[in-house]
Amino acid sequence: MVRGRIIRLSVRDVRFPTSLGGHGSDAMHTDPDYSAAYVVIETDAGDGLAGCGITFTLGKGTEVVVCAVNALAHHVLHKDLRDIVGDFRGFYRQLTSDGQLRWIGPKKGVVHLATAAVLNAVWDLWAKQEGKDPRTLLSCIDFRYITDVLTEEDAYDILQQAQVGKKEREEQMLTHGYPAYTTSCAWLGYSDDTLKQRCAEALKDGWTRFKVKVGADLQDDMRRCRLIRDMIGPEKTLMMDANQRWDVPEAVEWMSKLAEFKPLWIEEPTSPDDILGHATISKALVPLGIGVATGEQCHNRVIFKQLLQANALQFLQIDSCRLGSVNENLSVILMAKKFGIPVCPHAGGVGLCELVQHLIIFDYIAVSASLKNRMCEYVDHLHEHFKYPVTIKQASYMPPKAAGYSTEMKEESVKKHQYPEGEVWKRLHAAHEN
Ligand SMILES: C[C@H](O)[C@@H](O)[C@@H](O)[C@H](O)C(=O)O
Ligand SMILES: [Mg+2]
Repeated sequence: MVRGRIIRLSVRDVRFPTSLGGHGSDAMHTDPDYSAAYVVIETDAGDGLAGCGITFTLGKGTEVVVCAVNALAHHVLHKDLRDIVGDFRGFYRQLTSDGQLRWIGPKKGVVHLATAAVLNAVWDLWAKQEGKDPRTLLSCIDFRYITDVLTEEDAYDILQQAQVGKKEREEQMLTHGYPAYTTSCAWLGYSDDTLKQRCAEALKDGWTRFKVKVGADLQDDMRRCRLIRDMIGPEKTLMMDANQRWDVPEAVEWMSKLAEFKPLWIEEPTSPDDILGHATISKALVPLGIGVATGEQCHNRVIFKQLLQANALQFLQIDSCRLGSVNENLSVILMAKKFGIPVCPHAGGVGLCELVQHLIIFDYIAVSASLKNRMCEYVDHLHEHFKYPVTIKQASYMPPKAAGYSTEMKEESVKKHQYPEGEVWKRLHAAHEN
């Protein structure tokens, strides 16, 4: 039963110095400190349950998102959780249409990341309290701007059709888990030795799908891709990620050089806003057997709609913290199904794996009913800071067992990494001064 009035919302700036080891580095983000704006909401229900929400950021960006969360807080404070989820579509729209804050969005950038953090906390709390049926889920989706491709009735039909075989898929997930790929071997800032060592370890652990960062220097890419392809052999899957580094013609040219390493996809070849550019690249890469993947920096459902309409992507990468929480991710998952495009979520960062596993396992059980060309990203960092970290077995995500959205961090980790007063940052700053 849904219960409680929200009496407190706190948000903290939590940063991990991952840039020190080159972890997470790519052609555009050369020194990422994986960070989160971490939101906790508490109610007066007296049941000891709190809702935890995060959004993923990189270092300094976190302080800006924290400000935006505080600016949104009044929408949530003093509200009954029952009223919020009872009209979640309306509440979502209220938050994303705030008459003053929408000017610095709308539904994109800092304000939308903050919306994700707040709503992820609401979903966590609601999920801890009770389960959901298809009609309830649909009532959370704001269909505004997407009814030309997906209406509420279309979405209902999709969910109804997927009732067939649902039980079997649920059991399959419980036994085998959801297939994953690893990005942890080949960050751009890693030396060849580190790459080799990480790749050997991943192979030993049973990984069969690998992603490599490319895009800064062609000769460098050729060498690194050869190295990794030689190590994994011709049968295993390789993906490449350019993190928006190229112009459109440059992307096609560069990928025709990297085609010999047989990548399944090139991710973010150009600006995430360039829908038609993605379509041009997709078309040009068909003869090379390379698909285009994108989504980790897609602002919202409208951009995803157009990417789908324009045949601009072959793999759709939802992000649990960039889109407006579960509400908006549901609409994108359903649109992808309608267009027959596989969803392969973006994960990694801080907590993205923890959150997105819920969405992708839901996609398989209740929407797509297929694993063809589908897999979820995995990165092996920072899981130890979560109370319910992901479980990976044989390169697959095993379904989470605890109720909620797996968003809760360990208090000790938050305290240590809070910026700038946490012990980790105090030590780093002191070392820097000496
Ligand atoms: C800065 C980050 O690590 C990105 O490089 C990362 O999210 C990446 O694009 C990915 O696909 O995992
Ligand atoms: Mg990427």
